Amino acid sequence: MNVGSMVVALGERRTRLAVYVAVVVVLSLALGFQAVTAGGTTTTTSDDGRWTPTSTPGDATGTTNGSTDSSATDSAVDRTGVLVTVQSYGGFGQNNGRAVVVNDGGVVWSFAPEDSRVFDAEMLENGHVLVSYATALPASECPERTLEYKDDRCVRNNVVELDYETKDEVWAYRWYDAFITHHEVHDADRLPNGETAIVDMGNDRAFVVNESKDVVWNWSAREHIGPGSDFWEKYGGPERPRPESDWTHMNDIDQLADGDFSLSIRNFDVVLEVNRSTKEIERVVGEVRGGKDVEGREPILDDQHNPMWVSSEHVLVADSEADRIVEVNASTQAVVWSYGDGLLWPRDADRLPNGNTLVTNSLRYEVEEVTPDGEVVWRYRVAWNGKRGIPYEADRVQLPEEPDGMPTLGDRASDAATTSGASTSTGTAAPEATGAPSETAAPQATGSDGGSGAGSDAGGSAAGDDGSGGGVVERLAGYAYLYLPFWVGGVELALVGVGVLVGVVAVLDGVAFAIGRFRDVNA
Ligand SMILES: O=[N+]([O-])c1ccc(OS(=O)(=O)O)cc1
Repeated sequence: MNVGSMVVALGERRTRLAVYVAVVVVLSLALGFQAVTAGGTTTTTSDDGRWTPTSTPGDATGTTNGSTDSSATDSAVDRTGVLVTVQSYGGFGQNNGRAVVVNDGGVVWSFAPEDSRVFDAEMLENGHVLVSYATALPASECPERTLEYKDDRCVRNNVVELDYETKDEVWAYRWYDAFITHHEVHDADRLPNGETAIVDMGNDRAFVVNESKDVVWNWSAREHIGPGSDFWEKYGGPERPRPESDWTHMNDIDQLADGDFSLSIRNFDVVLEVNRSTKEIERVVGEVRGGKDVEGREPILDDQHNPMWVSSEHVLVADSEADRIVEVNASTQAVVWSYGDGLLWPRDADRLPNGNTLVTNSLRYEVEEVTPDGEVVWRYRVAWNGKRGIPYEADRVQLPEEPDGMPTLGDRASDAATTSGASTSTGTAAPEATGAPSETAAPQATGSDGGSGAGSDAGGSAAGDDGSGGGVVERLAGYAYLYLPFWVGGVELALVGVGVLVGVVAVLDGVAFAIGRFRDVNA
């Protein structure tokens, strides 16, 4: 049949009707097939996510430095997998978060505290798990002082050490605050001496408690970086709360090898190194948002999360609002490695012993392991009960939360590769180059496995590797996917789109036909 005769045939109303029906049937079958195959290709234990069975994370072959992962051998706990925290599933306002361990194709452990958002978890040397989560409470369970701001609810922050097998609480530290959206605990770390370091964004402070729950160290942001402080004099900073009505949004604490603390001050766009004894700020990584040192330029970090010091000089940071991961030389501010392919609001990045990086890609609802060259070698898609979940952070179970001496990728390139401008380190380093942070940083990421569904194709094309690709449309698409069934991805949306289009044409056709008949009858 040639094109001409096809057009003539379509002129027949009956043929057109058959075509409409055929298209809808084919699309429905295709969608049904997607729904059935997308859900359970690999996991038998639950419907929690699809597993890309390329390899066990960290065991990937083909990494450029060729090293193998030996971390499992020196672990105190003979367990493997990735520990992922999920703040909530199926929506931002939900209080149904979990901590899960994924391994061999599915979820092998999960902890789901009631009415809570889960932000941080780490496997401890003793085999227990330390989980930080925020519980939404009705007014009847709230201390009076928390109801001053909002009289019908509050948040209880929980830092809880659990027995892995029984999930019994072995130890816990708790406090109440007003809002679950910006007064909730985002990070707590068990220190080698048994103390626990915690960030408290509701009170703009970091503190350390001992086993008896006495506060043995306290660092107040107001005192050290607020108006009147030396820091404020030198850099300035944001005076007004934003965007969730909090000031610093302090979201991460780590103890470094020399005992100093690393603090992530999200709303200032900086990571601070603070001397534990003197409480002085020893180093500033990043540039203060709106501060004196940026002079109208974009700071090199933008609402960062979960910095990990891979060496005493290099820090790996989830540069969240820039939709990229960066490894930064802390003294020169040079971005020595960056990766942003397909990332939308990444909030954690951990360097692994084999040189790969474990990335928590929050608004794409997945955790992935990427090689230094940007090839995705492992991916876990986060979902529960058919809904996508928003991961907050991920750790390799076999590794300490902040392992010392991980491979730095800056060694592969010149540390002087890039910088966005003035150094904010307290040392002597000077800017070495100008230009966009990742313009010349090497090696650049290229790969993505292009899997279907909620993965890298979820919001359209992947973000550029400089992180600049996460535009408004991608953001909105990212949010929308959270509210759609897990099996709906880019392919499914396209099928629905074609179906809707054909449906509209069929209806218009029907209306035209009816009007024609009406006219014929009344002629
Ligand atoms: O669950 N929350 O309410 C929530 C989670 C994340 C968040 O932003 S973040 O930049 O701290 O991750 C703010 C609020």
